[in-house]
Amino acid sequence: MKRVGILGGSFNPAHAAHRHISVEAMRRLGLDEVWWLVSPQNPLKSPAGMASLAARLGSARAAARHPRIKPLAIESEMRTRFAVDTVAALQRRFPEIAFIWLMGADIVPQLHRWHRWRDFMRLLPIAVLARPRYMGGALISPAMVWARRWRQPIGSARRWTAWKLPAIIVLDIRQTALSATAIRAADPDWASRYDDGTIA
Ligand SMILES: Nc1ncnc2c1ncn2[C@@H]1O[C@H](COP(=O)(O)OP(=O)(O)OP(=O)(O)O)[C@@H](O)[C@H]1O
Ligand SMILES: O=C(O)c1ccc[n+]([C@@H]2O[C@H](COP(=O)([O-])O)[C@@H](O)[C@H]2O)c1
Repeated sequence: MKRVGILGGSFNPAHAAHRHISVEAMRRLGLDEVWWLVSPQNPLKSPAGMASLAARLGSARAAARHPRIKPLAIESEMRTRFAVDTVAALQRRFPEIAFIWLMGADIVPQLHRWHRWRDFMRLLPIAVLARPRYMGGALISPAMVWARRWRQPIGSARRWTAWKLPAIIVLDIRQTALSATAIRAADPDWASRYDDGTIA
């Protein structure tokens, strides 16, 4: 079975840390590919300051630079808004693929605010990638506390397709402090370099 990691994100813009965590996840979890799902609009984020999907996808194509990292705008195509619906649709569409959701540690403290988050966690395993300043908060967050009895030991990372769900693993990778927020502050016009209006 093909093994695919899903990194969902705003990618406003994409940057080298996205590539770094994807490469680390591929190595540690034994993934064939990582799909970057460039989200049309994070339901918990304000649309203000969000560049067009075309610009964000363009930045993702430029930042991926890896034959097994695939930037996709598949949520816009499938018209799904919430991760639980996106994953269910992907699993229906690609029954031959085993999926695992990848997220930086900063996402974990908000996970319990996602639409039907417990159902989401019952659909596929989750791998949390370390991020500077966020590890402490992630470990005491409501979703992590709920899921702690299903936390998987690091030694079983490559066997994730056999885990019983829900399942979560924390990958203590080398941390990088890069963020899209910092890039937007330093280069407010970044989107003009990618915004050619195409997502095809
Ligand atoms: N430096 C990083 N270390 C670990 N994970 C990261 C890092 N940057 C982004 N991620 C993860 O990549 C995914 C997509 O992130 P996103 O596109 O929101 O980038 P971001 O840099 O966090 O953006 P922003 O600063 O606008 O919040 C999320 O799971 C996020 O946790
Ligand atoms: O499903 C939800 O309710 C939900 C709420 C907030 C964020 N998400 C997803 O989380 C991923 C990370 O988003 P972001 O904006 O923090 O990069 C992205 O795939 C979003 O669609 C999903």
